[in-house]
Amino acid sequence: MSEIDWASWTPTEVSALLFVVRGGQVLLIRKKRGLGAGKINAPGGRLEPGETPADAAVRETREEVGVVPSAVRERGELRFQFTDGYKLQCFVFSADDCEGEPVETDEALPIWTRLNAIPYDEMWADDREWLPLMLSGRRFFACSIFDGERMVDLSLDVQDPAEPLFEHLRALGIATETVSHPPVFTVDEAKQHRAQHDGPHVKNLFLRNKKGAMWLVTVHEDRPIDLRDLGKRLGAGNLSFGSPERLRTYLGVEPGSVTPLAILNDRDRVVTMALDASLFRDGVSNIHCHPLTNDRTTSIGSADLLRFVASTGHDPVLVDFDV
Ligand SMILES: Nc1nc2c([nH]c(=O)n2[C@H]2C[C@H](O)[C@@H](COP(=O)(O)OP(=O)(O)OP(=O)(O)O)O2)c(=O)[nH]1
Repeated sequence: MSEIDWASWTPTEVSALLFVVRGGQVLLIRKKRGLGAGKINAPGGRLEPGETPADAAVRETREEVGVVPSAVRERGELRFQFTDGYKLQCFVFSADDCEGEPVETDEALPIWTRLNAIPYDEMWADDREWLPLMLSGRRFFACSIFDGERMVDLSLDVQDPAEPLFEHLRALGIATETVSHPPVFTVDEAKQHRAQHDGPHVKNLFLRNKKGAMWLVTVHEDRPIDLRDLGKRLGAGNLSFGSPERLRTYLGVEPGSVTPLAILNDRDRVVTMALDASLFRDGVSNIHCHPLTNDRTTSIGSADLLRFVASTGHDPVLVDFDV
C-alpha cells in the first residue's frame, strides 16, 4: 500500500472542502452523516456531474450550513487512498467571508471556531498536519492512506512562500535567525510562543484610505494604535483596514502574517511603508517579525531591516509616536 504511485493515481470520486476564515475564526461543522459522520470538519462533499470543485465547495457550504461563501480560493489538494480500494481526491478551498448566518441542517451543525482552538482531536487525523499550514498561507499537497477512519500513512508536500524572501536576504548578505512555532494570530498568542527576547517584536497593520492609497505600518507590539491619530500623522485622512483580498494582492500574505518583510512583494511600489521610529533608536539592535507566514518568527538587525526595505525600492516614513 505504501508503494502507491501518486503521480499516476486516479480517484474514484472527487470532493471539495471549504473553510470560511473571518475575523480570527473559522467556520467548521460537526458532520451528522456520510463519510466521517460525528467528526468535526469543514463543509464539503463530492462533486455532482458537470460541477467544478469550486462550485461543489460553494454548493455544499450552502446546503450544509446555509451560508454563501465569498472570495473563494483553492488552497491545496488532498488524496485519500482507502485500503478497500476507494480513492477520493479532495480540493481544499478557503473563503474570506460568507453571506448569511450559519444554521444547523440535517447534515451538519455549524461551529465558529477560534483559529487557535481548532479541535484536531475530533477531526480526520491528517487535518492537523495540513490545516495549520493552510492557515499560515502555504499551499499543500497531502497524500494519505486510510484503513476506514484510521490513518496508516501520510506524505505532505508544502510550498514555502518565505523562500524567495530568504533568498533576497541572503543575496543582500543579511543574516537572520528564524524560529518555528504554531501559527499565531494576535500579539497575545505570539507572546505565549516566544523564544526570542533580544529586542522588540512588532505589530503590523495593512491600511487604506478612501482613495485606495495603502500603508504598511510597523510599530512596537505594545504600542496602542488609534487609526484616526495615525491617519493625521501620515497625512492619509480616514484610515481603515485593508481587506484580506487586497492584502494578498499587494503584499502576498494572509491575515495574521502581516510583516514589514512583506514589502518585498509590493513590486509596483504602491504601498507606503511607515515605521515606528522607536524601533530604530540607539540601543535597538534586532527586531522580530514573521517571515511572511505566522508560524515562524525571524530576528533581523534593525539597520538590516532598513537596508532590506531600501533594496525593495521603498522609502519608508519614520513616525515618532512619542511626540
Ligand atoms: N478534512 C478532511 N476531510 C475529509 C477527509 N477525508 C474525507 O473523506 N474528507 C471529506 C471529503 C469530503 O468532503 C467528505 C467526504 O464525505 P462524503 O463523500 O460522504 O460527503 P458528504 O456526505 O458530505 O457529501 P455528499 O458527497 O454525500 O454530498 O469528507 C480528511 O481526511 N480530512
